[in-house]
Amino acid sequence: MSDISEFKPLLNQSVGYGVVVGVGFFFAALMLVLTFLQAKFSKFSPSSSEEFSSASRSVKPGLVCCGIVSAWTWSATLLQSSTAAYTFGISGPWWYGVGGTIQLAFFAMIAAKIKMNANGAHTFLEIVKVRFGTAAHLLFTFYAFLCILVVCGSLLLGGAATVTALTGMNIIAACFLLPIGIAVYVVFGGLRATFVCDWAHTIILFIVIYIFLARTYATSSETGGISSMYELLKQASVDTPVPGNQDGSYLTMKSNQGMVFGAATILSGFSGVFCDQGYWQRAIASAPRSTTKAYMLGGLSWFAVPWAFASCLGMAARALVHNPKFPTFPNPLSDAQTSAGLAAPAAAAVLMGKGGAVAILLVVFMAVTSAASAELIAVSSLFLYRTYFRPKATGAEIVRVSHYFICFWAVWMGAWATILHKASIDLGWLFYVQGVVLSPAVVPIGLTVTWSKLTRAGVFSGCITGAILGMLAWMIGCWKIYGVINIANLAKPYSAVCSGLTGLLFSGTLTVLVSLAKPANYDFKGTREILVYDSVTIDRKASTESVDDSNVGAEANFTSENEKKVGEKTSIKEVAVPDNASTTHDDQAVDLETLQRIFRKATLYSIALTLVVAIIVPIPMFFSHYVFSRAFYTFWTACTIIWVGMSGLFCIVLPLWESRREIGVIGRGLLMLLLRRNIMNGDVDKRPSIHSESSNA
Ligand SMILES: NC(N)=O
Repeated sequence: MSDISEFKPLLNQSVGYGVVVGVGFFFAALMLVLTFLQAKFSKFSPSSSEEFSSASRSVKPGLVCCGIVSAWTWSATLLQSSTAAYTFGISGPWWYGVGGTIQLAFFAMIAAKIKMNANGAHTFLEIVKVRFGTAAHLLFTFYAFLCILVVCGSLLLGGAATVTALTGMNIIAACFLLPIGIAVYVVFGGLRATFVCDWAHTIILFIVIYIFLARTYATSSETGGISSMYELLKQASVDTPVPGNQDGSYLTMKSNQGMVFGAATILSGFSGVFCDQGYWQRAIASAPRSTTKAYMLGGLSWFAVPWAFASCLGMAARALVHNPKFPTFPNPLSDAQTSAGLAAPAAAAVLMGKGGAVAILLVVFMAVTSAASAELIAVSSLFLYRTYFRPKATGAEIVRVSHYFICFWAVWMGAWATILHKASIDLGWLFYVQGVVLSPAVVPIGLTVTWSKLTRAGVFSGCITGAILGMLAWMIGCWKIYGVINIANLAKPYSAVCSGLTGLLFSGTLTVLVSLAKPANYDFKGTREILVYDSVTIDRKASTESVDDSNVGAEANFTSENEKKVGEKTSIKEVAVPDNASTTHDDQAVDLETLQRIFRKATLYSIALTLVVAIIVPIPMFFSHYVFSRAFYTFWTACTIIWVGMSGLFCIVLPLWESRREIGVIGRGLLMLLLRRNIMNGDVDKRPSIHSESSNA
């Protein structure tokens, strides 16, 4: 009998097409409704380019936190973390969580600095251009697009592999259809509506995680609850011991593979956050007082997603590998199936049959759509139209070109994922290689907005030398450790860590040393003077319903005529950010002293969080070679459940709570609209003319 079995699809192909196309278009319709409500009831015009790409810098912390969790929950977050748990046990989900969380914590510091030093910027590339000129701008543009390519590839390959494995849908069709529905809703909605869709995605994500937790640890007869799962995992350690783990056990943090995986994940996470415009965009989009808080909450909340999900499904896949319902029974997953991220789908299939397959399909689809929507909107803001082609482009023109570019990128994303698939590159490969190719840019990018002594020479020497040394370390490490340099070995953990660590450390050290040799004394005046493109608000009709300090007011005085006026007749209304304030909105102005305080708080928080999750918890467990007892496994599992419960609360309830007044205003506005419609059905329309209001505005 062959050692490799096909992964038997549990669902019909039509379910795959239904989810990929149907759910995508459902969100497009939802986006249309949201955009209508925004145009009708909010003071922010959806057609403004500031609004499209930066949500007018006004999003509140709960929604930004939710957006961060949503954008940072990739298919890899669910699938690769579960693969790690399946392959080398309980340390995998923990290290995956660490590898994504501490970067978000560090980015909280960067976010405070953006508000201080470049609050008018839309992209980190703009900051680079103002500070270091065109050559540095082009260098970082290369890294920004490379990052988006890697992320998009990984999202689509992970998503498409899961849809194909569970439904038998053609993988190329999945690669192309997945981004198209997403592009439709991003084009309709822009960044603010994307945030609201992120919230809807996050609800589904958490609900599905809660269902899997309940099923695995409480109600499944396959696992038999936590205690029986512990026994199954102990048996798995005897049947298939893990090389490098204490006693070959899946229930120990003493895992050499886990440690290397942790290092690779941290490296890949730093690259994924610092080089990805999506994270800068969320920092830019949030209201100044909220930015740092949002990133702190986002990091803490996100940690539980891979930790809880993979501790549950990844470990369940290992525990249930000999169950006759396992999709590749009687064989375990092959290396290719494991690397494609099929451990979690396999566990879901055993635990819940077709229902589990649908749930995993939905959750992976949500992860792909929310992260891909963030990437699409990010890539559209990176497009260099205004920088190099039409410096005087109006806001509306920028929005229009962004729409075209999003459509182009959605098709290109599908083609790119197909190319990668044909080249036998999968989710696991991209996950490890991400840190390899991007880590040399991390420190120079981070320091550009935070360090006044940084010089252009420091940036170039760090980036370029770091990249060359990183590549050399990659090849030499792969050759020395695995014997031969080939595609598969280049994406093995030790090769990736050799390269990523070399790239990050050398680029960081060189960037700092070369800068200190002849330090700059940059006052950030230039970057603080970066201008927003156009006026972001639309006039509101005076109304008793108006909420002075909220983003949502009464019915907006917004018509297609006045949209046209903003778009075509008015040249860009550039608004300089005052030196002593951090924002273009008076009601949100925050002084530099407050931002310094926020920055210090963020620094303390990131250091404390890093110490706890990367050192204080895992390292003593590693060096003590502790193998979990049944009681400790139960405690550990309880912690995952409580943490993910809290994360759900932050991401789902907090945005609702902080926007309760706006929701009330929209609700009342809709009610008024309906009532007025009913009255208008009589013969006299008492409303003032919208046109005359426009001209008064
Ligand atoms: N977003 C990540 N690293 O899963």
